[in-house]
Formats: sequence, C-alpha cells, structure tokens
Amino acid sequence: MSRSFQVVLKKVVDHSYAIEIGERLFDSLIEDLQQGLVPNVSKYAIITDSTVEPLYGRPLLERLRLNGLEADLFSFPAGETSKTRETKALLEDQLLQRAYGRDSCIIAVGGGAVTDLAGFLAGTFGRGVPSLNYATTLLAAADASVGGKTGVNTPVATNLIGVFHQPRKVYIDLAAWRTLPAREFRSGLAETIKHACLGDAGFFSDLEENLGKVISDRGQLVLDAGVCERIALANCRIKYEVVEQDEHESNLRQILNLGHTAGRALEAVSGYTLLHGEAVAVGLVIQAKLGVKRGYMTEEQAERVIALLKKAGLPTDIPDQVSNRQLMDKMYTDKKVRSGRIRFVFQDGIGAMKRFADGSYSVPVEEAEVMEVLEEMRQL
Ligand SMILES: NC(=O)c1ccc[n+]([C@@H]2O[C@H](COP(=O)([O-])OP(=O)(O)OC[C@H]3O[C@@H](n4cnc5c(N)ncnc54)[C@H](O)[C@@H]3O)[C@@H](O)[C@H]2O)c1
Ligand SMILES: O=C(O)C(=O)C[C@@H](O)[C@H](O)[C@H](O)COP(=O)(O)O
Ligand SMILES: [Zn+2]
Repeated sequence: MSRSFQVVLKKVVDHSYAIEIGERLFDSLIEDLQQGLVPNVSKYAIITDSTVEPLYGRPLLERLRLNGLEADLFSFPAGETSKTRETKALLEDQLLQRAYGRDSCIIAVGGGAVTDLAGFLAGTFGRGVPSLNYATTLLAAADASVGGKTGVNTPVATNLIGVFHQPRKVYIDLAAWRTLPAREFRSGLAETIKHACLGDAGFFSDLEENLGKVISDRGQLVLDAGVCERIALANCRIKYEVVEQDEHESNLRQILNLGHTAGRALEAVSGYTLLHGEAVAVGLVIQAKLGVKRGYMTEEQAERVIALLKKAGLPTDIPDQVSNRQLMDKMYTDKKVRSGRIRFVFQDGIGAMKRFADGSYSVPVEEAEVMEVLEEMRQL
C-alpha cells in the first residue's frame, strides 16, 4: 500500500524591477543600495570582464568602498569564448575564497557576456543570490540585461546551460556607448532591428530615418543623444512587454528569438568569429527570405529589413567558410526544437509576429525548405 501527499507551494514571488536609462549611473546605484533596494546584503561582488574592468568596474568598486559598502571585483578575460562553465566555476571559487555567502549581491558590469555569466552565477550561488545589471554595451542595454535569461555556452552550442534569474534592477549607462568599438555597437543594432521587426513598425521607420544619427555610413559612431535614448527606451519597452507576459518562454517569448534559429547556429559554427549581433543579422535575413516564400512578408518588406541591416553596417550573407550543412546541423541545438524538428518564428510583415493556427508563435520548418533559402543566398 502506498500513501501520497500533496506539497502545496502557493508562494507568489514578485520579480518586478526597474530599468533606469541615463548617463553615468553610479550615484543612482549607490543611492539605491543605501536605500535598501536589495535587503539583507553585507557584501557586493562586482563581476566584469578584462576590458570593462578599468573603464567601469574599478571606478564603481572605488565608489562603493568610498560610500562604506563592502565590495570586491572579480574579472574574467573579455569575449564570448569566456562565457563558459569553466569561467563560472573559477569565479565561484574566487567568491568562496573571499567568504562570499548567501548575504552577497552580484553586480554585473559590462555587456551581454558579463550579464549572462554573472546572472547565471547569481542564480545558482548559494542556491540563488540577488543581482543587479549595469549594462555598458548597446547589446546589453537593448536586450541581454533585461528579461532574466542567463547562461553559458558549451562546446556544442551557445547558451545551452543556464537559469532564469531576474535582476533586482537594470542600469543602462548611455555614456558607456561612447567607449564602445563601432563593431560592438553595430552588433547591438542587430538586436535593435530585431525588436523593431517583431514589435514596432514605427520604431522600424524611425531607425530607417535616423540610424545615420548614431552611426555614419563609414561606420563611425555619431551617437546623437536623443536618438540613443529613443533606441534604449524602445528596445527595453518592446522586450519587457513580452517578458512580462511569458517570463519562462512557454510561447510568446519565443518571438524574442527572431533571427536566432539560424543566428545562434551561425555564431557557434563561425567559432565565434562572428559577434552575436552579426550572426543574428544573417539569421534575420534567412528568416525574412523564408517568410517571403511562405507568404508572411512581401519581397519589399524583406528588402527593407535587409537594407536596414546593411545601413547599420551588419553582414547579410552567410560567410564562405561556413557550409550550409554545418549551419543546418547546428540549428538542431536550438531550444525551440520539438520532436527533432527545427522551428522558426516569423515576422508578420514589419512590426508584428506570426501566430500559427495552434496558437504557437513558432512553427516547424522542413530542412529542404531552409536549405533552398541557404542555397539561394549563396548564389546572390
Ligand atoms: N540574456 C539575453 O537575453 C541575451 C540577449 C542578447 C544577447 N545575449 C548574449 O549577450 C552576449 C553579447 O553581448 P555583448 O555584445 O554586449 O557582448 P560582450 O559582453 O562580450 O561585450 C562585447 C565587447 O565589448 C567590450 N565592452 C563592453 N562594454 C564596453 C564599453 N562600454 N566600452 C568598451 N568596450 C566595452 C567587452 O569587453 C567585450 O569585449 C552574447 O553572449 C549573447 O548570447 C543575451
Ligand atoms: O530574451 C530572449 O528570450 C531572447 O531570446 C533574446 C535573444 O536575443 C538572446 O540572444 C537569447 O539569449 C537567446 O536565447 P536562446 O535561448 O535562444 O539561447
Ligand atoms: Zn540575441
């Protein structure tokens, strides 16, 4: 005879948090901490990378200490290839050696690689400690710092191991964009164009008209303050409105993966020689071309997407050194794969996403159909 019991867990946890957009937000962050934004914390661990460390990490550390807050800085080599379980383990050991425990708060200072890695660490350290994101790249401001997806890459593919762990607040420092290499800024523009494609036709037109005010035709950063602020605001709004409705990506949140079925496959197959946004740009093109064939977009709409990506100085072709077969095979590591079938999310024209008859925002696509588009792109 067996007996069974019900474990009732009705706790509703409010994960709401603020996003602050402005220039040089250290004062604001320190004021937040002093006013108890994150309660019951005795030590702050800044996690950053080797490039961001001297620019923003150390200056923040000094400011925290000057204000009587106990803090240390932990850094790892900059770049996507550091976003691994090994780096996470090294950082965890360093934190443990410095007696960081459950009364710690992690402050991620940097781009998306830092917020992904530090957020994952925060989500598992001591079974979960609070974290803050201080975004220093456009890509982190536009996308990675918001929404609580955290994780690391593995030799098989990107972001395969991670947790959902929402930050307690996100700080978007627009002044930090001024020290960004132009290529990194362009990478952030890819996620920006993605957001416009999936959620806001007006923002898409704004970008078509005003992109030249943030980046010149010759690829130099212009960074008009008004346009930068609009870009940050629009990105965050489009992203959080989706995350608010489907935090754990049971359906709607899949739309934020626009361009990523092929994009993240390409990023891995390129051996990370393509930046995340560069790979997503090519993924957006593949999605648009498939969408035209399926009747979800007109040729003209797809051309507008491709033209905007080009205007941003982003790649729109599959690199020669990557074969269609390699790219196709890697797409099977996508988290949207179900019953061994690759799924895509598609634009419904510009500024909206296709929802399918079964209510899902993603749909299975046969290999032959994807291959046809990949082959056509090689011939252009
Ligand atoms: N979690 C999510 O929702 C999400 C969304 C999109 C992308 N991502 C992830 O984000 C990562 C890409 O983000 P990223 O492009 O910000 O990468 P990144 O963190 O590697 O930053 C890019 C480069 O810029 C440098 N850098 C950062 N800020 C700087 C500054 N202000 N001045 C000068 N240099 C600076 C960094 O040291 C790094 O070399 C990828 O790992 C991707 O998978 C996550
Ligand atoms: O926040 C989301 O949801 C996204 O899909 C945003 C993407 O831009 C981001 O690259 C994300 O990390 C991709 O997630 P993955 O689960 O496809 O690896
Ligand atoms: Zn992305």
